[in-house]
Amino acid sequence: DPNLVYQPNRTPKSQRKDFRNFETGSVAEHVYNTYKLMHTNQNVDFVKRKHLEWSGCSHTEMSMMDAVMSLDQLVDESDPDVDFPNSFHAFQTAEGIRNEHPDKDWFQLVGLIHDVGKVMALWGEPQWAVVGDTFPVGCAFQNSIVFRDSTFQDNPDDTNPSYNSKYGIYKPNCGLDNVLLSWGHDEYLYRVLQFNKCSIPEEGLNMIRYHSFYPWHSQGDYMYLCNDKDLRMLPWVNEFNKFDLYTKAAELPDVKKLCPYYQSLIDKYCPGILKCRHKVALQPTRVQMSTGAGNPDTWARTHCTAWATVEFNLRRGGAFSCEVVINTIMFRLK
Ligand SMILES: O[C@H]1[C@H](O)[C@@H](O)[C@H](O)[C@@H](O)[C@H]1O
Ligand SMILES: [Fe+2]
Repeated sequence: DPNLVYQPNRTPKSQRKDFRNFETGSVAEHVYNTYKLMHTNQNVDFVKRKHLEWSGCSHTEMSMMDAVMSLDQLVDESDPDVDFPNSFHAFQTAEGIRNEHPDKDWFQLVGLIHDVGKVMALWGEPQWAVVGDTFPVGCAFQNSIVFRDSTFQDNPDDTNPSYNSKYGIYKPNCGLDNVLLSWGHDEYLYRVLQFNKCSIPEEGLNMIRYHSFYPWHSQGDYMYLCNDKDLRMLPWVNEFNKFDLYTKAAELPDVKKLCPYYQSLIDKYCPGILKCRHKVALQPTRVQMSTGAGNPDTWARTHCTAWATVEFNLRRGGAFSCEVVINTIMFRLK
């Protein structure tokens, strides 16, 4: 579609400069604190644990419109431009898209629902594991990440030689599909939509999955991890970003008036009651391991679905078995 070429200058500079100012302003402090916690705690082990916790088989069921409306309880602490509930930002984004893309109803719907994954924050997840810009873990944290200089010093991955090189655990151009991004609402909603077999086109799903990956879509960084598909998706993600960012305004939309129209889009692309992946509490578990099973690592590999290293406390039992107390919550028994 020739109309969809990214035009960075479409929004006049004068209008743009007020957005994403992370340095000054009344919100600067809580924005910084959210990123400080995020950049300290989001590392390879953490992200793998979140993938596991939020992909369990216990589900909450809710309609997409209820999920959007529940965001009226959430003010995003990472966002220097929005100090009102996220549900309004959903309608602002959608209406902006509807103005410029009246023919693409799926795109308008993406505008409405893109932040729905933030419901995780209403279900007990701290905001630094839900909101904010995302970035790859498992390879060097690049300077394109906001607050890069001052927030990563306590992140163990930053000094881990397996993770702090340009490619880290990845192969050149392996594709973003194979890259672990910091855990947050983008990936969560992407998974919920896939799980429920929603019929939003691939471009829309990628807008949702990568809309907070500013180091990539706005700074042009991490291209060395991208494959052809990612490069095909990038103009769409950027087209989405124009509305996600530049429709943020103090004037709030009349949500009640807009609901019927958007309900019709929901009915078309993600109807009915959706199954939402709910967080599974993975508790430290006590299990019996036969000594014949060899060393604990081998045992874990055969008996656990694990993302991360499992830690053991071995206690000698009888001649043929010992008790294994698995301390981490990063695995489930198969
Ligand atoms: O996509 C946006 C963006 O990354 C913002 O910077 C962040 O504050 C929001 O949480 C997120 O929804
Ligand atoms: Fe978002």
